[in-house]
Amino acid sequence: MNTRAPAKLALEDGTVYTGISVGAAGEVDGEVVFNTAMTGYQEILTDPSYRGQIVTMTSPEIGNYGINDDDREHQEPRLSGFVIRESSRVYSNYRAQGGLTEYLQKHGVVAIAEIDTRALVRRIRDLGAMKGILSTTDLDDASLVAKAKASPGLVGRDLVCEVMPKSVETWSVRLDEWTDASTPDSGAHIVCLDFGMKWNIPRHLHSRGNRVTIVPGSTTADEILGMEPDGIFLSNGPGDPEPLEYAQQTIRQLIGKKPIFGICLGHQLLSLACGAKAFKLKFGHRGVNQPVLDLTTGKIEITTQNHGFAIEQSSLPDCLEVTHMNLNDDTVAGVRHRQHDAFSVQYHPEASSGPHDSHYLFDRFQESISSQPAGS
Ligand SMILES: NC(=O)CC[C@H](N)C(=O)O
Repeated sequence: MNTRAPAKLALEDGTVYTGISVGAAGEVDGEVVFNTAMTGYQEILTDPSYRGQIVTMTSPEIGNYGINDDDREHQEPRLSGFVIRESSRVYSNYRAQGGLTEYLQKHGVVAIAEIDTRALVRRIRDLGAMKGILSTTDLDDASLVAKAKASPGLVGRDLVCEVMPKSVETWSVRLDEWTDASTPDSGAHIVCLDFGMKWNIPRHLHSRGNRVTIVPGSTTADEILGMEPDGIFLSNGPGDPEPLEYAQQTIRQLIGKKPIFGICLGHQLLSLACGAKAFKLKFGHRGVNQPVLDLTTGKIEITTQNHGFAIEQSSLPDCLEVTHMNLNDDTVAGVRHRQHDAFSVQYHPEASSGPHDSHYLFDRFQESISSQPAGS
């Protein structure tokens, strides 16, 4: 394939950026967002929460440590498109098994490089996340802008149904040798409600000695309780939490039955299930240096985040208490149920930006599982 083939990114506000294709040929639409991490492009490409989004990396050179099989957060890339300033001409890392551009091409990811990503990010910051279209096949500006405007966007859509698993699976992979605590079996059974779960979450849960079962996000409360879990995990996932009423209903029925822990979309769904409201952030939080205050301990942790929606603090019902705050913009970063064993965070403790700052949340979940009365 000619890696110098032209590509264009058009926004719904009429802006068009011209660059070169560094991925598959084709055309995709999506919400154009940005991530400020310097590393982690492989985790970003494979995080199912990016479904429906065209992700721009603010770091100017991407691809320099290649791609490997171990750092995947899912089998395949699930995002709509990828935007970078420059694709590294070489990759160098002892764990690398291939290069970024060949990976993008092989997996059908439409990607553009050599555009002014700083100008694009400033526009998104000023005007908010926008619908856009990324194409190597149609290079007509007016046509592209019209398609960007006509694209569905992600508000009000159920994108979870596009990325959740179809069947029940048992998870058997632990964290790698750098991070694995190698805890002996706890004997506990955790059922994960998968809305597009990042794989480092079940790696963490299994490394703590738990038996981990993954079920589709559409599984009912009765089916979940029938599996006799000791704890229930609510995963991250793509898009708007409001239309996912089936998941909110299930969670409502599970609260108080078994300890619950939710991450990101799981946090939003737990909050909505209790009666809170979500709102759309102007351009979201996506990166690896978001400071969060744990109100329980007074400690500040450096967190990995990827979300475009958040829970409205003023909408929280009496049964929910705020446990964590995002210090960049004072949005809610975590909640806990006042009467029942259920808590959640808006960020990603399974990731390692801190690098270990947020792993204690898995320990809190483990403690709430092991402190259940026997036979409950
Ligand atoms: N990573 C996630 O789970 C994202 C949650 C939700 N889709 C949002 O954008 O806010």
